[in-house]
Amino acid sequence: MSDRPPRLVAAAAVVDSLTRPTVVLCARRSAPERLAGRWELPGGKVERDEAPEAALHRELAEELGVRVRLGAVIPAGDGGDWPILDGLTMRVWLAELTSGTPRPLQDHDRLSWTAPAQLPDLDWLEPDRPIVAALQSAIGARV
Ligand SMILES: Nc1nc2c([nH]c(=O)n2[C@H]2C[C@H](O)[C@@H](COP(=O)(O)OP(=O)(O)OP(=O)(O)O)O2)c(=O)[nH]1
Repeated sequence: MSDRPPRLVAAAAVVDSLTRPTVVLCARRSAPERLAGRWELPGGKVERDEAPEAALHRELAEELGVRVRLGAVIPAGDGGDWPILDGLTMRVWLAELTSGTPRPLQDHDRLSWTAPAQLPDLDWLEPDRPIVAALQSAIGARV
């Protein structure tokens, strides 16, 4: 029995192709105000009694209007999930689109397909910086 709020965020690094990725879909937050203008990976909190993958599919449909196929998880340095804002942790999957064209339907005001070399130029939420670095390595290794 627990009333604890959800602690895990499920997010996607949506790439143009899981086998030959060249760009990543980045999203700029429009809400809440304290996070507005910062870039992130689309996703959201895993609800209680919800599988993390199911939460991610739900969030990507709500936020971007797309369906995806999930690839590998990008692990943190310790092999686990990434520490992010508000005491939360985040699990990040590579993903590719299976239907829909991404649009900023909810919580975002801009989307950008960005090449790995340009990823650090975006004004990321601070905890995402090491994730972006890991993403650059993961994508670089597949190019
Ligand atoms: N989606 C996402 N959230 C991130 C990233 N980096 C990071 O620190 N966060 C933080 C910001 C928020 O504190 C939290 C995600 O909350 P959210 O507002 O996207 O979750 P949600 O859609 O489920 O929203 P809600 O139910 O709380 O309204 O994780 C990231 O790259 N993507």
